[in-house]
Amino acid sequence: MSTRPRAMSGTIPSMESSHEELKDNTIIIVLGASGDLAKKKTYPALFGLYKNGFLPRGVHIVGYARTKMDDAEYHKRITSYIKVHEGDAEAASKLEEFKRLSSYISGGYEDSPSFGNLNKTLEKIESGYQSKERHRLFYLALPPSVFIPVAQHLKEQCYVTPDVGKCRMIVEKPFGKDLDSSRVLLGSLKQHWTEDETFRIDHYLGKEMTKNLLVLRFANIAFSSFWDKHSISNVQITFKEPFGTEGRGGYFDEFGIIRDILQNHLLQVLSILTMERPVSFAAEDIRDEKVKVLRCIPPIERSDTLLGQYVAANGKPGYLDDDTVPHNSVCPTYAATTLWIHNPRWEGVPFILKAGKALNEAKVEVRIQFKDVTQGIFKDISRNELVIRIQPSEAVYLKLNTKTPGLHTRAIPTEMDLTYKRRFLDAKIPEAYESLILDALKGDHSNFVRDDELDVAWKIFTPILHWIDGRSGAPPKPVAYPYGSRGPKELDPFISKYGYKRTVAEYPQRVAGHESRVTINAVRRVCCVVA
Ligand SMILES: NC(=O)C1=CN([C@@H]2O[C@H](COP(=O)(O)OP(=O)(O)OC[C@H]3O[C@@H](n4cnc5c(N)ncnc54)[C@H](OP(=O)(O)O)[C@@H]3O)[C@@H](O)[C@H]2O)C=CC1
Ligand SMILES: O=C1O[C@H](COP(=O)(O)O)[C@@H](O)[C@H](O)[C@H]1O
Repeated sequence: MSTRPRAMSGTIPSMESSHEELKDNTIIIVLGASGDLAKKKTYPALFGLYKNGFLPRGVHIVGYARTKMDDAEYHKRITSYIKVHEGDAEAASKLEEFKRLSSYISGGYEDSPSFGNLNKTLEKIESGYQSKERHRLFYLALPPSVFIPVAQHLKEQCYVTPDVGKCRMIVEKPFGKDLDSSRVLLGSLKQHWTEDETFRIDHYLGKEMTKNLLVLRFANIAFSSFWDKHSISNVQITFKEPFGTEGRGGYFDEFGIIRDILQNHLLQVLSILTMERPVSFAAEDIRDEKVKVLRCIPPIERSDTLLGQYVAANGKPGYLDDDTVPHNSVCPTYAATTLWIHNPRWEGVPFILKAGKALNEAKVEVRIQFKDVTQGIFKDISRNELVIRIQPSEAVYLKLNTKTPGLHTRAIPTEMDLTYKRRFLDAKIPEAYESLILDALKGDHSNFVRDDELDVAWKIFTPILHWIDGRSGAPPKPVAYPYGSRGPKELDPFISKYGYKRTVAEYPQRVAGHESRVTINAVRRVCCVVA
């Protein structure tokens, strides 16, 4: 798309409005500070925010976990995934400051006295504040087995009352394993923390392109007029990872790819893609619309499901070769499921959610395929497709037909291309976790999962999950696919069953001075005839 960003851009007032933002006198407490998530995501995100001046003035960060370690070991661990380019003196000095404001205390998750100790540490920091005001943001980077005791102890031992400040709690998935367990978990957490104080992370809601969906859909009249069953044939939302579950087999085998990716990340993307226009950008208005559309989706049918498990290939191990995985496991590492939305906008349009580990590439995208144009003047003309690439290399591109340049009258599929790194040259795309932690500090719930959203998401997936878990007889056996492939060989027939027609654009293109990749004869083969 060739428009240049204008000097004056459109404003989205309520998206930027400030909520009850934690500004001064704030401590961020990371529980599970010794773990993988904290090391790989939470601390790098906190540093990213700190470096760019987005954390509250005078912020302190306190790590808490069972592991005993001194501050030096803690600092080494939490900075191991933080990248500072050589020669970037400013970032290096910010990193030293970041270490100075980060301290660690060890303690258990189930015993109350440990949380008493944590509270003393927090009070000691707060005793240096100039005013009575104090705020605490608790980040639970913990396994779900300890969510409930930790939430309870935090409330009993480490909670500051509203007259002096605010306490907020960020919780990470998994939020249960099915509808019943999710309700039990939510109910237990709600005994101690209100919905307003709770921020349930689905980090796909913090990704730039997921956030862009609202703007793409509702700020472009050109898009809104074709966003329904009259123009759209089918939609695919795809997650592909080029590595397996090595090292996480124990966790993964208990959950499987549907709980890991589809029930949360891909369904969140689907809900924003298909919801009606919210009354405003206020969190509850957006989440009301998401819940409404999700409630129109019935539980997934077994016949609308394809399950796979990767096997050894190309020198890479199969899923079952992992020692932490039971040798006869039928846990799916690949799933494609088709969802149907029974409302006037979407009746009859298949939404195919597909996700897999150990595939041929890393890619997350939404692919909206439009219906055929009326035949007659054209023969075998390609369908339009709108692709929203969430990662890597954020992009929006529209595949459309154009006349081949020259004296012949032929049509050829090509793309209108908004690839971010080419279009927004100096833009820094924030990490999802940076964006979400900042939202929690601001008290903005728009990009967090509300309790009723979670409930309806589990209703859609629970029957199929119980079938896969073997609760209603023998579990289905996933089909094998080789490590590094596109997925099960049954995938393409599965997708075409729902009307997807693949087109390949082969017109010789000159990109950044490179020569064409096919000859004009090849073009003749793929061009359609204009009668
Ligand atoms: N950022 C970007 O990626 C941009 C790309 N483009 C260009 O647009 C053009 C078209 O893009 P696009 O449609 O995304 O590309 P592809 O043709 O690669 O992908 C289209 C669809 O076909 C499927 N597919 C891929 N390989 C096979 C296969 N061997 N057999 C059957 N199905 C297959 C993919 O499924 P699956 O993913 O499940 O394998 C995907 O759903 C390309 O030339 C690309 O370079 C333009 C702008 C930006
Ligand atoms: O939640 C999860 O997401 C990651 C993928 O996240 P991304 O931001 O790298 O796309 C996935 O690897 C993991 O299995 C899952 O638990």
